[in-house]
Amino acid sequence: MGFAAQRFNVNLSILFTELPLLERPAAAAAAGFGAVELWWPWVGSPTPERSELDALKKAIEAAGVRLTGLNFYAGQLPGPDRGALSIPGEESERFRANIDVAAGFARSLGCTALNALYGNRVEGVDPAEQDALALENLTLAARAADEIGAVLLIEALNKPESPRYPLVSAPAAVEVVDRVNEATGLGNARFLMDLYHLSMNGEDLPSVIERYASRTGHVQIADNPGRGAPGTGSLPLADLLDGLRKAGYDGWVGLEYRAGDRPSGSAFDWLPVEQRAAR
Ligand SMILES: O=C(O)C(=O)CO
Repeated sequence: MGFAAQRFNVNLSILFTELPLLERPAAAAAAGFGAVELWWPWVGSPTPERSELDALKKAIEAAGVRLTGLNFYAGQLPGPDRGALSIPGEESERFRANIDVAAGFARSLGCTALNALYGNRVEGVDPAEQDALALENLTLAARAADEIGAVLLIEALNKPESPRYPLVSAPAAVEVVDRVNEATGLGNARFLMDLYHLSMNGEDLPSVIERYASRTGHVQIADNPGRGAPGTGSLPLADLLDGLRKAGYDGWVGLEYRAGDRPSGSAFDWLPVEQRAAR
């Protein structure tokens, strides 16, 4: 099966970033893709002007691509932050203010997956206090996602690059997924299985796949080392995606890798054009 059996979408917050935001959807379409995903695009603003939301919606629609995933506001990302929802005070408030805006934007484009990054540990704050706040905020986010028919994704990052992020293993993220589902009774919280982050953590990927594929709502890939395109590192990504398929995962696979020195449009030679057009 290899890559042929998957539905791929392009992450426009890491690929095509040499272009202004509003030009990226068309660039993805020109490279043959039918679907895209985004981190929250307005890094400094959880509640951007209506005109900014409308302009991005128009750019996505005009490009003829589908938005299949969107991150909630997550602070300065990429940057020092890794989410806002477990940070007491202003950041938590900003996350809350963003929930309906992000869900509304997702709904307006038929996007049914919202990713909520947990946030870093804060020096001097009790981790238990941060976890209690996180559960409250994730509960609100799960309800908002449910109202638009979406899943709420919870992602494990990697410890070397995110040393203060507490969810740095598949079991740690899945435990939060379970807690949110218990709190809401909705069952729409799902694991975001990012194979790059998990491999950076030294996890046994085939066994993570076997164990958690059924609770996975989205998959992201990059090769390791280097966070580049498949084939630039040593991860057996075709085999791993085969394993996911066999384990019953049939959702989207997000291409969340860096193009390196070349233009993003030339970073897809590993994927035949006819396998890029899923929508
Ligand atoms: O920050 C990252 O690396 C992410 O994967 C965010 O979704």
